Amino acid sequence: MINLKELVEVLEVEDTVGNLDIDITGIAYDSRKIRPGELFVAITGFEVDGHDFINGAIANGAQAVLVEKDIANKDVTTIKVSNTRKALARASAKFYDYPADDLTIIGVTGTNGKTTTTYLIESVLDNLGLKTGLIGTIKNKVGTSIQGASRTTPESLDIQRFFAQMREEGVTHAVMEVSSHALELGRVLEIDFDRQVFTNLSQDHLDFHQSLEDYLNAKLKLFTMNDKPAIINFDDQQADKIKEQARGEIISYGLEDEVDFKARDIKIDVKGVNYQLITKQNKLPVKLKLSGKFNVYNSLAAIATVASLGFDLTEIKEGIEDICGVPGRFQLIDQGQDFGVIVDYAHTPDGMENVLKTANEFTTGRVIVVFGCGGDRDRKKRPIMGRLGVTLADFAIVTSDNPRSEDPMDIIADIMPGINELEKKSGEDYIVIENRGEAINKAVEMANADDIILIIGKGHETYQDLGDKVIDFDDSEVAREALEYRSEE
Ligand SMILES: CC(=O)N[C@H]1[C@@H](OP(=O)(O)OP(=O)(O)OC[C@H]2O[C@@H](n3ccc(=O)[nH]c3=O)[C@H](O)[C@@H]2O)O[C@H](CO)[C@@H](O)[C@@H]1O[C@H](C)C(=O)N[C@@H](C)C(=O)N[C@H](CCC(=O)O)C(=O)O
Ligand SMILES: Nc1ncnc2c1ncn2[C@@H]1O[C@H](COP(=O)(O)OP(=O)(O)OP(=O)(O)O)[C@@H](O)[C@H]1O
Ligand SMILES: N[C@H](CCC[C@H](N)C(=O)O)C(=O)O
Ligand SMILES: [Mg+2]
Repeated sequence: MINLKELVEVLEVEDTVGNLDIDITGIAYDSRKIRPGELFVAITGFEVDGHDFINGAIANGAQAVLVEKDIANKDVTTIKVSNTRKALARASAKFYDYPADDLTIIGVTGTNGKTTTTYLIESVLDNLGLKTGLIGTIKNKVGTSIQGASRTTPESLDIQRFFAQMREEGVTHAVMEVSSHALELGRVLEIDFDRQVFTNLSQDHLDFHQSLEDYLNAKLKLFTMNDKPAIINFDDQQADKIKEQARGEIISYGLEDEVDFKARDIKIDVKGVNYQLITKQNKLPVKLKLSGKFNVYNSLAAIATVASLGFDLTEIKEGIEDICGVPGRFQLIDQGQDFGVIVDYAHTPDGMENVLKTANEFTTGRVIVVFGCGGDRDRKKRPIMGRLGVTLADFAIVTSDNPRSEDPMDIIADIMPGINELEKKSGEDYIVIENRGEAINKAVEMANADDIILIIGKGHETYQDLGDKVIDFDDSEVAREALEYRSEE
């Protein structure tokens, strides 16, 4: 509960109507979630306009509204600001009494590797005996409770509520994924990140950002918010731009340059990676139970971040070696079959290239890839992923991945130019099976000894979004069933 007058003090108010000396019991940005006594924040959306739902919010008991447009309804206390998304972040932080100030907060951004890196950091901190929180694509861990995640970075109000719950439960360290959408839409305003981590930048989300440059500029925002240390992948092409913008100490990691945290003598197999970790003071062998060169980067980012907080490197190493995997990230499905099956969340050209190259490195048989592209998302990546599918795998099965409001065959039609330009033959190099379950079954049915099947794009997801309905669907479960069926034949 907070007095509205006090809440309004943190906003740049343009105009107010009605009594401000009232107590607000909560805040909501969705009229359908308003409870009596709350403040409704109207957001001008991409789909609809929150200002159109003010009457609904009032009917549900809103006693005040925060707007960025002039509205006709004067029956309720109204506060006008220039940008309600930003005001929502400010009001939420104030409402929950700035919980972020009592937590050490680590923000991880980049096109790929955010979920993996946050999981690694969180596990290492847990292993050190600290009480941690986690916000990201797979789950939100707020103290003892786990809450399902619908987006990578939640809305500002929800983040602040999670932080408040964490503080209440005695959490000291919160690790969170920070998406470019979140940076662009002000979801992480008012968070004074203690560490800012950059994994990499490659093509994605060109449906939302105008260009790759705009996408990079959104990511850069994380590094200009304060002057706390930034942990940067120096091998990434955009590292210089991040370095230029970062206002605090720079801690570097990578394989190539003179960096603070470096990996040497990398040995990769299907179950994991071994490497020598080299820092200015130390040289330690690391045995990671996660496979792929990209996970060397993710682990370096995690080690550098936790070390920068002052923890002992040997203990950090032990923590990182204990981690058995991240759900849906290069996850092996092993039912004793004589070929490999891997479920992975690669859904960008760069992610796809990485996992396919990794699979190629340790298979003596064929690589069979099952993939599609998400509907209502970046269309430009579709032909690129098509080309990668047929060039980096021996056989590609093109299928659906969350078609959302689009016709699945239209999405596949966008993938095909990347395949056709290489004059690949249907049946020989690839096939199209729109139904994802059938596509996975086909891959399992056709695999020979020593082949590797890579089922990519959905990782941990347990649903398929078909637009008019969302059905239960889990790549790893479908693969297990297909393997069982094959073994009974
Ligand atoms: C493009 C984008 O990020 N959109 C987000 C944005 O939606 P929007 O502004 O278009 O909202 P809208 O649906 O037009 O509605 C406008 C307002 O009216 C409200 N409303 C709506 C209906 C109603 O009856 N009453 C009502 O009050 C809505 O709650 C909203 O506040 O604000 C909404 C409220 O916070 C988000 O739910 C929505 O996320 C949508 C679902 C989404 O799919 N976002 C994805 C693209 C996303 O954010 N992805 C990133 C990146 C992941 C990655 O890195 O790979 C992520 O962080 O997850
Ligand atoms: N450091 C990395 N560099 C390139 N590709 C990576 C890296 N880490 C993971 N990947 C690939 O990208 C996929 C997604 O990884 P992860 O979930 O960790 O990324 P993310 O940034 O959280 O993605 P999202 O934006 O969808 O939340 C993995 O399944 C793997 O195929
Ligand atoms: N965070 C990403 C996840 C994509 C996962 C893929 N399965 C899809 O649905 O496109 C996005 O929302 O663009
Ligand atoms: Mg993620």
